[in-house]
Amino acid sequence: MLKARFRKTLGGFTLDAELNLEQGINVLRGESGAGKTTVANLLSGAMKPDDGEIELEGLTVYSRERRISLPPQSRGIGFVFQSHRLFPHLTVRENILFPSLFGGRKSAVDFDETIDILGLEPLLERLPSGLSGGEAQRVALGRALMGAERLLILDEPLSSLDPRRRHVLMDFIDGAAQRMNVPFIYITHSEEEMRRLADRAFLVEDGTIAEIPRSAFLEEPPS
Ligand SMILES: Nc1ncnc2c1ncn2[C@@H]1O[C@H](COP(=O)(O)OP(=O)(O)OP(=O)(O)O)[C@@H](O)[C@H]1O
Repeated sequence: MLKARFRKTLGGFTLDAELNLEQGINVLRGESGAGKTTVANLLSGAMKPDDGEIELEGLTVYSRERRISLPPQSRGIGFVFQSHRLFPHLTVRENILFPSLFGGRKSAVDFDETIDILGLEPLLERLPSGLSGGEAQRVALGRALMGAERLLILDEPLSSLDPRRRHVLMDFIDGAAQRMNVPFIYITHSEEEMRRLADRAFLVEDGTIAEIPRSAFLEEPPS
């Protein structure tokens, strides 16, 4: 469970929002510049709110009032970005084990489970340069799962992939969400990904966040 309220002003833009998320895939939608990446940055600790409180699975990671602000590496958050950002000099195995080298954090899934969920066994000894785009993104997802003790954030994770690879990855993400005990935040502009993956969906607009009713995001788009 994620419970957050935060306020942040960046130039002429102010985000002033509340967000309560449960386990499962929580899609964040919104026009370009609406504040989706800012939400991800505030939760991860890459950016500090001006005010508010953020609690992840019972742990307060930020509270202005209580003067708490845990650094990103102590928050137990896994991240997947649009491009995979794997370490080029490390093998797939080493890339996936990387988060567990820090601080003895305990992921919600272990290494063997991650490899199993994502079908990564045949790729383990390869370097990222020997992977296809879809394979590399699967490895990035594996590394993020290993670091996701309390939350997984996926920021447009499929937008650099072709349609076939996108569909394969969607199945993996769906499978991982069902086996993990932590909320997933899934940022996307794609209607298709929202309909296929969302357990709940939220609209980021004018610096606020509002839940989108299920009936609205599950209905077929007009033809
Ligand atoms: N460091 C900054 N200084 C000033 N304004 C900023 C800064 N960072 C972000 N902004 C502004 O904050 C707003 C929200 O940006 P954000 O990147 O969160 O949007 P987004 O919804 O993720 O957009 P996109 O879908 O294009 O990635 C934008 O208007 C942006 O210009």
